Amino acid sequence: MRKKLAAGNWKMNGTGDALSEVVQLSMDYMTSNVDILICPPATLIERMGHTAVDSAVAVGGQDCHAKPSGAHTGDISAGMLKDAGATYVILGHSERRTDHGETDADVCAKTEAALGEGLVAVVCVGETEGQRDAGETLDVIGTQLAGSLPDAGVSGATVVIAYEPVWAIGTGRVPTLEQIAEVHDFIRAELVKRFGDDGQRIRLLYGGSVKPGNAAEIFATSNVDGALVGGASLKAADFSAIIAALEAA
Ligand SMILES: O=C(CO)COP(=O)(O)O
Repeated sequence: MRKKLAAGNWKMNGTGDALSEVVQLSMDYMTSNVDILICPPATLIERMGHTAVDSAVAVGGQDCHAKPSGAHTGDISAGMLKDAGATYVILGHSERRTDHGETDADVCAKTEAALGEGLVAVVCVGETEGQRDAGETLDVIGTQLAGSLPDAGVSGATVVIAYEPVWAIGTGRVPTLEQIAEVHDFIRAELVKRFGDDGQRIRLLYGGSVKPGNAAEIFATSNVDGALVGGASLKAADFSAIIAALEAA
């Protein structure tokens, strides 16, 4: 049985004022059967880590470096995230792959670093619109999945996969439920092929324009164990409604 996960990716948004909303969320969902994760900008991780201590809300980073320390101006290591109170880290988000040229090999190295520090890695995969139109979606996802995950240390307790079609991020466009099911079933099969029973236990999140209005039907879709939410996670009311939909699913 996979525990559901509602994850918020704040991207480059949010200031200290947003912390009070997280506290509210944690009080509302103290007894929930849903894991809740917020990945704020790096500047807020330490404060949020303290705020969310003993609450139902976990804190995560949005990226980490593959190395533990060194001359890498502007970067943050997995150990630093952990030191600040993070227990998760998002890796290989399409915005990192596009803005910073991250390859599957880079994502794999970062995943190894995260697992080495005991952080849960939320590894993102997803096709562009051009790739979908060309009928390449499953090939692209399969290649990203194979290249972004290391051979060792991957289990339901250490890794989460987020399927985020690039064309659905921040656009208000969402794949059909059939398209989501096709990709999630494919990811599940690939994980089981490579990791056996552990592949059954890895949680699969859908991400891309998840809103209160479409959350319930997405959560009822095959092999969807939760969501990685961008814009709607910045509004406590919307994120709460998404969590409630996941609880009810
Ligand atoms: O990229 C996303 C989460 O990582 C999704 O963003 P939106 O929910 O804003 O489309």
